[in-house]
Amino acid sequence: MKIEDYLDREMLAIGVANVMAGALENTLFTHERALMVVPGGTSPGPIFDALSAASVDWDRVDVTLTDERWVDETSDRSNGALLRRRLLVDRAAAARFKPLYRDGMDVDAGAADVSGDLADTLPISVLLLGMGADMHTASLFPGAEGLDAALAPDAPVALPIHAEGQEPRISLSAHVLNDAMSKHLVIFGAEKRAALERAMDLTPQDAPIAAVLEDITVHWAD
Ligand SMILES: O=C1O[C@H](COP(=O)(O)O)[C@@H](O)[C@H](O)[C@H]1O
Repeated sequence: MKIEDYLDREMLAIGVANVMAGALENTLFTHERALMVVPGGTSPGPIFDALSAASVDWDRVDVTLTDERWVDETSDRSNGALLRRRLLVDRAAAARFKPLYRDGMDVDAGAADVSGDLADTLPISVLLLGMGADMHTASLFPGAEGLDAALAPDAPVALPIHAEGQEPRISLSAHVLNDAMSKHLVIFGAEKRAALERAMDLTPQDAPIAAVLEDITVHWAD
């Protein structure tokens, strides 16, 4: 694990967008298409703003999410809606978005459908993860129903997750995230930095972020 510290969040957003755009270009140099996987939540918006303007061959890029709340895109809880507003605009509007939410399906049927849909596009070329102060990443929450299945080495691509106090969710499984060719984690503030340091001594059951830290670059600003 490598940690990059930035002077402030704006510098981080520009820096991470550049790194991701470079990793996409590297993939597209040797592959017909690239798969970029990004988080939702509150942290990545400014990175998306910068990345959407990057000069990348976007029409050869598939984009999906690390996880999704099981709500449709009219909800302000929808990670997919965030992507459409902040990432899939400007030059990046030419990318092909593969949403994780399935209208009219419950989360179990939806996860099976997503697993089939994404199987042919793997491995992930470029991955950006977020993390909560509770050490969850994607929708892999400590203590959640579905966490053990999502941590299994033979887990399907995507699984339903039920965490206390949360709407049902769908998450990519730990091995799919961990196998990404270029892996990045964005965290802000002292609380999350301390949580990440604690996670390194914990099991993925207690600190799910620990399952995906192999060869990752952590991007941090206060
Ligand atoms: O619920 C979620 O939380 C994590 C962390 O979000 P943040 O708001 O603390 O940045 C996020 O990575 C994940 O995609 C999202 O669904």
